[in-house]
Amino acid sequence: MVNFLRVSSRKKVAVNIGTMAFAVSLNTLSNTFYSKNMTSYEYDDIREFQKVVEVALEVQGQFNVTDLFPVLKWFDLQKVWRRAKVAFVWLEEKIEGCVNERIKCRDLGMKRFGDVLDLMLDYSHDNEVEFSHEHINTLLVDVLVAGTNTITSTTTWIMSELLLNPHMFTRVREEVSEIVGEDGKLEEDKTFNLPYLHAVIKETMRLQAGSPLLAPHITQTEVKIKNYVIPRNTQLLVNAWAMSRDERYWDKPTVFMPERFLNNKVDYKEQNFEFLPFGSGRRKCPGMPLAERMLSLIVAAFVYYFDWELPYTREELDMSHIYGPALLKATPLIATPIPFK
Ligand code: HEM
Repeated sequence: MVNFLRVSSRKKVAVNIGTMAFAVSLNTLSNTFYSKNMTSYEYDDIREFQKVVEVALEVQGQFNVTDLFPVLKWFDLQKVWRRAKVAFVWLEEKIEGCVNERIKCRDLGMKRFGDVLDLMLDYSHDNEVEFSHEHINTLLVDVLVAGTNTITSTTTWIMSELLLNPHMFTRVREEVSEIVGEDGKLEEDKTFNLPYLHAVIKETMRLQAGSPLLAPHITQTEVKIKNYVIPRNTQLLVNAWAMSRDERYWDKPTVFMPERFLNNKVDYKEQNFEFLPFGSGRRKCPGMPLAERMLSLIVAAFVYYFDWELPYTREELDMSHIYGPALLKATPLIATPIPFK
């Protein structure tokens, strides 16, 4: 990514920061799971993938009249099913291609990669009924959809806040400069010790909750909470967005103040129910540790290697939202990288 940004800066070409983050997250996930890059950093290449993931997420959160009147399901009045099918079939075909390629390598007795896909295929070999190749494909599609858009949107918000607040940008850069060695290389294991950057990430997630209503949950048994009785099989949405802006728990809740997380023990890893960007309990986001690493590394690289020139004044930076299953920034963050290091 850094090399691509250096080339863009030489050509004085502005880049879409979210799209860059999408490419990094997609390639990080695909390398972790099946040792392969799924996209280049060329805009058209990434955008094709990104658009499909956006549709896959959008249809999951869209109001659908058939949820209220299941009898209308076959008419698909809002074309939700049709759009969902096109997006998921596209993704499944991509993944199936990678899985089949690996199966062929294994059948030919070629060297093992020792990645997650190899482990899943081993497990599937011994437990074909409970974990078939179809399960593997579905799981990988799920991970790609869940893990790319969240990183894209959170990175966009973090960088928007930093470009809006230059003193915070400078403080992050100073902190990152201290952990980068003399070789000037920023590596993942160095990013664990960046308290101010981590505070910026948490504060962004508090204020611009990536998944404002988490994922829908369903009660398996009747549950009693205070004076409410929630029947079995009820769909529940948790308003994490409102909880992280509740003034009973947060001082000046609508103000962006990363410092609040420096002197505060509230963390999404604990059971602090006023701050649930990754959910809580058994269905909490399984990608949280990876997300932390990806966000730290991507933002540290953006801030350490480059200054960023906006095509408008700082005051004109649009911070409005599109509400949906993900709290997206209404306009993309476009800026020109200027080499700093
Ligand atoms: C900033 C980044 C991320 C945020 C804010 C985020 C947030 C969430 C939230 C709120 C949920 C629903 C939890 C609930 O309802 O209790 C979830 C589920 C999930 N996330 Fe993440 N996530 C992020 C990154 C990732 C990454 C990188 C991956 C992949 C490695 C991932 C994979 C998943 C999966 C597979 C689920 C579904 C879990 C289930 O249904 O049991 N997420 N995430």
